[in-house]
Amino acid sequence: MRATQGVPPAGGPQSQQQQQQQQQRGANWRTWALFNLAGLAAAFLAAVVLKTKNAQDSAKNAPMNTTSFSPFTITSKEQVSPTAFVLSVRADQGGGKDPSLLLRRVWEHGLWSVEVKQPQLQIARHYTPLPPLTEEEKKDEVARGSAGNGDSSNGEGEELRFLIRKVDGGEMSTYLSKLQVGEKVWLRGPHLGFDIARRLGDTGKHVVFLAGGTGIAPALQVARRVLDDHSSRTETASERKEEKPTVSILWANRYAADALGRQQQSPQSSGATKGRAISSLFGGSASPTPSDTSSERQSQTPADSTLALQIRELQAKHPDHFRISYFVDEERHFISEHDLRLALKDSSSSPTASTMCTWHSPSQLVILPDDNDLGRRASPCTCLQDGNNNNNKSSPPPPTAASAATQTGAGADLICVSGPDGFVAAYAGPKRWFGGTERQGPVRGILGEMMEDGKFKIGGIERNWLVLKL
Ligand SMILES: Cc1cc2nc3c(=O)[nH]c(=O)nc-3n(C[C@H](O)[C@H](O)[C@H](O)COP(=O)(O)OP(=O)(O)OC[C@H]3O[C@@H](n4cnc5c(N)ncnc54)[C@H](O)[C@@H]3O)c2cc1C
Repeated sequence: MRATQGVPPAGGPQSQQQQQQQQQRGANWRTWALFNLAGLAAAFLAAVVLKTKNAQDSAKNAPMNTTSFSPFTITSKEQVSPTAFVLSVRADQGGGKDPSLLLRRVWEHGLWSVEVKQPQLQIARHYTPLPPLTEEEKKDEVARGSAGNGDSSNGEGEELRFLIRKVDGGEMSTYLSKLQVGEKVWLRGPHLGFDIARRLGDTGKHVVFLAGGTGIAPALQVARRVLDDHSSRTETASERKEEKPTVSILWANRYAADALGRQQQSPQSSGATKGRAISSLFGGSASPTPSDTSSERQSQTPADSTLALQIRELQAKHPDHFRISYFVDEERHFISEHDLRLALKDSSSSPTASTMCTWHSPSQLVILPDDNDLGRRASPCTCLQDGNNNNNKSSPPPPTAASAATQTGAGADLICVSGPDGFVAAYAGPKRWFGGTERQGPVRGILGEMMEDGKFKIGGIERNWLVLKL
């Protein structure tokens, strides 16, 4: 009984008051919780907005990088043929880091591209920077008024130039063709490709480059890396002549107007040079093809683009080591097996590579997961190790990166094929998708037909040629 003393009976006036108080407390608590939740949500929203803004600001100021797009401004635009133009762009500084140092390093690497973004459709496509203009070429550019705002003091770092073909119905190339000097483009990269110098190694002495259309851009990157860099590193003129590799470009275009840098022959010489045979592309008794730039009896086309001048300057600078031959579909002049055999005739006597060598073995190339040789920098060249251990059945210990760097006497000559997918497939076979990555795949097409038992045999002798599909 005591226990119930003082407890009002249920349903009494005091009990109702308590219920009301409890309801009031509950309502207060809900209001308090809602208020706090709203506060938290507002703070979260503000943080997200601030972070996005910071990310946008830092992207605006970020130096060129492989994860986000950085702003560049168009400094000049030069129409070089009815369908192709050269676009020059310069990184916006905007408080961000100057990309000059990065660009200098990628030019040292050799082969590289960047992605360009179409902001409305949010699509991106790869484009290949042309080698920077030399001082002479820059003066020419300014003199001819194609230097845009006239401040293209690009050196090796700051300005990037692209040869772009406007493709019928092409989203990105049409968008780029409409942009004008002063407008912005967004670039992501650099994306590095094959390390040409390391693949040539010590014994590789020849690069044969089959370029279709704008595929000339990577060909010029390779020429710059192999010829210009070599010249700047070696001592004497005789040493330069002796050791410098040769670069032979076979450039195919649909229309004559796109064969930039090709010099027209004078009428009296054209009859004498109807024959297509050249005994050797470098040295030897070469009799030039109708579109061979080496002929002395040639006259310059009147309107020369900076790209044409750049090609001619390479020729003048490296007369014994650089050759470009032109092939034009509308003239019914295509790169034939015969042309390829002539180009490959100049192979060096590279010993056959170890089948396990990442750098010089054709069979390893077929299964590489990507073209980025920088990622494989630590992989050693195993050619000489295998050669030295031919009689030793037990596997040799893996060489260190240091021993690989000092290894001499290994290498390969290179055949690079670059251009639209159909062009690459016709000459070297298509690249293959495997496990979500695009791989080199086996050599097929015209080059594949020229191989015997998977090897290039020229004059009955096996030669170590690596076919790189770009
Ligand atoms: C590593 C790399 C580097 C490249 N470098 C350059 C470069 O320096 N300059 C350059 O102009 N392009 C370059 N390209 C090609 C470029 O990325 C685009 O594919 C090209 O500009 C077409 O894009 P688009 O959006 O205009 O055409 P899309 O809208 O993608 O294609 C439209 C149609 O055109 C066809 N097509 C696409 N490209 C070509 C072509 N080249 N010839 C004929 N038909 C084509 C397509 O099959 C399709 O039917 C490079 C590609 C790669 C992978």
